[in-house]
Amino acid sequence: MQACKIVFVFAASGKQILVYSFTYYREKWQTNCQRKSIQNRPLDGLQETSLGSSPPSNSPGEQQGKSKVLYCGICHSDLHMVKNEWGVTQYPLIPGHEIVGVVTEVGSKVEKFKVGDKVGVGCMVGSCRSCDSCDNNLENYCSKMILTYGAKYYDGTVTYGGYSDNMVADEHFIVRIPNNLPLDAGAPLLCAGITVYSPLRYFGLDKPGMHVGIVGLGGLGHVAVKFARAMGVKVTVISTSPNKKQEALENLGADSFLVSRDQDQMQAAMGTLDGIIDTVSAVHPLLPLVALLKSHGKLVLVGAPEKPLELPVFPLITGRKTVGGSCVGGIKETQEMIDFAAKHNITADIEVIPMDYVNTAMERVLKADVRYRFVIDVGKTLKPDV
Ligand SMILES: NC(=O)c1ccc[n+]([C@@H]2O[C@H](COP(=O)([O-])OP(=O)(O)OC[C@H]3O[C@@H](n4cnc5c(N)ncnc54)[C@H](O)[C@@H]3O)[C@@H](O)[C@H]2O)c1
Ligand SMILES: [Zn+2]
Ligand SMILES: [Zn+2]
Repeated sequence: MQACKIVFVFAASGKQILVYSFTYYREKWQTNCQRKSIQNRPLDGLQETSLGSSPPSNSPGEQQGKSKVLYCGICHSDLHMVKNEWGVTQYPLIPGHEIVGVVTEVGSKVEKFKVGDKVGVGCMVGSCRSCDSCDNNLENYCSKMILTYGAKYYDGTVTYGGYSDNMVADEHFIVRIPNNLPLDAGAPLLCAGITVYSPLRYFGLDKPGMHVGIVGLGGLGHVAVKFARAMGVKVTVISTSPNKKQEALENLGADSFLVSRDQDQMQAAMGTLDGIIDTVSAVHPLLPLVALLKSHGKLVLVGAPEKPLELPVFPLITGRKTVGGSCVGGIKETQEMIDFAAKHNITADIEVIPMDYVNTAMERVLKADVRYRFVIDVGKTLKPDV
């Protein structure tokens, strides 16, 4: 692939800039370069902070700022989106919602951050800020929540994600990264981390001594093991891959490991779990998981397969069991999760890659051939040359 500059022109205020983007279109990644006229975005009273190196002639407005994107994780949702598996994708698409960087400029009304701060942006960059969900720090459940990429921003433009070297977001949707948290291995916490931390807390599966199952040992699953262990919870990993057992027990600190295809193991573990966080990205049977729960146990789905799952009702009724779902987490809780991770030294296990490896990385994510998250080294591999 030729050298490319990946620019996120979310709220750029320059007149004419060159926009290079790395996009997935018609089954392949393409490098585009076009000269674009960027109008000032109406800010509606929002203060904006940007992430990313400045494109030429892109000077920030008074409520805007800039910083440099350094790393972006590759979430399986990026893969669902580039393949339009959820039927909502609009091309061209610039994915990425596990973004970390360093602030290089802030607008005059930005209060939360200053130049040099290490910051992160996760799955959302906007919400209505006035509904019940927003008032309760649950912007992630706001009906007007704006996803970090592939969504319509307030002014109707499409949001672009963190496979970029330049990004702008409202400061409300930016979190602080503590100094002791490594930026590369910390990036996946912005989506994978909060997606598993939030349901552990909300569904009350965070009490020391509880026994929780984590299904699917991928990007989400492996950090779920680490968070649950740090909360004092006993963790059983449930996986289709017996070859992950040793790592799960020795490296990730899980207490036990079940191979989901092994009927004897699953039978022996029936009725032992207070709750399960299910991170599996593809269609899979729920009955064996419901069977693992104690009476009143909770199965929480966070994986988002493209097709519906079959829900067995009788085992739910007879054990008063709950099946629920959870979507990332609010900004306040995301900051709490990041601070918790920094305190307990929780980071993702990552493979750092250059941007031009992203095609191969996507193929490997599909095959679950990564331990356990790819993180794009945006800062080093993108050398702006416009
Ligand atoms: N709810 C949310 O807010 C939220 C946030 C982020 C990601 N997600 C979704 O969570 C899912 C997991 O994301 P990830 O980044 O951890 O993905 P990943 O690819 O890193 O991990 C998925 C895991 O599921 C396993 N798996 C795949 N197919 C399976 C099957 N048929 N049976 C059993 N196990 C199987 C894989 O081996 C892998 O370990 C994706 O669907 C993603 O879109 C949801
Ligand atoms: Zn994600
Ligand atoms: Zn709202």
